[in-house]
Amino acid sequence: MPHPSHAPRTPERRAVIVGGGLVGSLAACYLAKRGWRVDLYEKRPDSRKPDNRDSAEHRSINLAISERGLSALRRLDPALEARVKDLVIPMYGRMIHALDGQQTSHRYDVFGKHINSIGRGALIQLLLDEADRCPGVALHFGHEFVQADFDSGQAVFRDAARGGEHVTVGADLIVGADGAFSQVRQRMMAKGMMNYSQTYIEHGYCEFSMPPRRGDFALDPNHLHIWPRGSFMLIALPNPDWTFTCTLFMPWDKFGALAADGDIVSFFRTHFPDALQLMGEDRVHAEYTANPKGSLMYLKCSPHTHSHRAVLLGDAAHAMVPFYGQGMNCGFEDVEALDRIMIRILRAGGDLGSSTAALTDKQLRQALDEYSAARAEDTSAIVDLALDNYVEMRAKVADYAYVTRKYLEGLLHWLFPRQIIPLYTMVSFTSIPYTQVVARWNRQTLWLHRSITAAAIAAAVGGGVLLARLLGGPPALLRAVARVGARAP
Ligand SMILES: NC(=O)C1=CN([C@@H]2O[C@H](COP(=O)(O)OP(=O)(O)OC[C@H]3O[C@@H](n4cnc5c(N)ncnc54)[C@H](OP(=O)(O)O)[C@@H]3O)[C@@H](O)[C@H]2O)C=CC1
Ligand SMILES: Nc1ccccc1C(=O)C[C@H](N)C(=O)O
Repeated sequence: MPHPSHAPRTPERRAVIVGGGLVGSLAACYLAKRGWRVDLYEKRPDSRKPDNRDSAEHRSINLAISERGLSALRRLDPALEARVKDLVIPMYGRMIHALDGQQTSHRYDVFGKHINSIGRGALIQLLLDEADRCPGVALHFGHEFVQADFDSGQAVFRDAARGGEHVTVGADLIVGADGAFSQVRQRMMAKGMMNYSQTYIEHGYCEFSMPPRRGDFALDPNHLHIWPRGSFMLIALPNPDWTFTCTLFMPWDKFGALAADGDIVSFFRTHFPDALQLMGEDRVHAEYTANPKGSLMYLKCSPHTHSHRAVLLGDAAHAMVPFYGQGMNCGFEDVEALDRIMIRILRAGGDLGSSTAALTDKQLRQALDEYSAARAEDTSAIVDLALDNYVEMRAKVADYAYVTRKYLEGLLHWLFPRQIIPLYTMVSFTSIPYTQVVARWNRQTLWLHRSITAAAIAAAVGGGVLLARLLGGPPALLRAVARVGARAP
């Protein structure tokens, strides 16, 4: 048996993560757990320090964490998932607000599964603290990524504390978790072949708040509230301090019309009178004037990797519109998916440990190739679904045909929980890959249409047989039909 000091040691592998947002900080925890030395570089100062809590919260549409996000936290550490769950407010369904103030609850799931409202600020703080505690992780705030040479594994950062001095660091793996306007992605695009598309939608958003009422929530806190008005909508998600964050999503030309000759208070009076009463006219006016109007875009790119050295995670690879509440969930799932692939390749190579830092360069390249092959398609699917969900939220939820279908699907899911699963349930409450979700949904829709057609034909035939019997036989039925036909204009 070799002396411990002569035992083969896992070579120290170094990962550089660009971006200390939700996805970057979770990726740091994962890689550190798997034996990597991790340096995380974030452009902003440390948001956990009171002096640095800026207005970022104001551009933050509420997050809704659901199964995919929770699963990634659970795999890292079940205690972390539990701590995140302490911060959330469960939302069991949508509460639809009609123009006359009537509220109707549409539950998300027949078995009571729910999504969870969570503040971005509290979650990022928790994840950064978690990363800070991991042995082998160093957090560097005020460092902006400038450029990288992926072949030699060198990344260059501008250090704000040293007057913008450049710092060059070497890494075996460079992780771009630097958000929708990723500089790492730009660099990868300049260096290799990458398909890329980016689209701004014709709608923007503005955030408002709804204060507590008599020391409690002004509306039911266990629902996501929607005021669907066809081409635009107001939504409200609960916060732990008994307030709601409300967001108005609307076409830019409507914002433009309001700026030209409108008045936001009379706009609310016309379209959201009950919300206006709870928010207060002065608050609506003040917040509309003060808060920025945000734009909404989505992007896709492929591959998500460069050689065996760089990978994009989260919004850097697939920013989406916020309407499915899946942006963060999908980003967390990226981290889990990469970890699963790395562990599988490690084990297939005969290494039964769990240090993915032990992957050879060849294995790392294989892991990144497999990751990109699966994930680029999956994330493209959720980017499209998120866009569709806007139409569902602002218009379809008020449509009888849509509501009937939802009830029918809910009933079928309750009767056959494994065979028939509604789209929303597959996306929010399972980890079925998004591409499979779409394929399965298309199959279910086809069968649902076929079943409805078959049921309609069976009902018509059955009704005919019954009528024929009542009238005394098929000839009598045919004579009755002919008489009705003759009388028709
Ligand atoms: N509700 C909202 O408004 C937002 C929600 N999110 C949610 O978070 C999810 C995951 O986001 P994630 O992928 O982590 O992306 P994020 O945008 O949250 O995080 C990326 C981080 O990287 C920083 N960064 C950007 N460029 C550089 C650079 N050149 N060098 C170093 N750091 C840089 C960003 O700073 P900076 O922010 O200054 O660019 C930001 O702190 C999203 O899908 C969405 O659900 C994310 C952003 C906004
Ligand atoms: N977090 C959000 C932020 C903005 C817009 C929607 C959401 C949602 O979560 C919507 C939810 N998934 C729904 O379909 O009702």
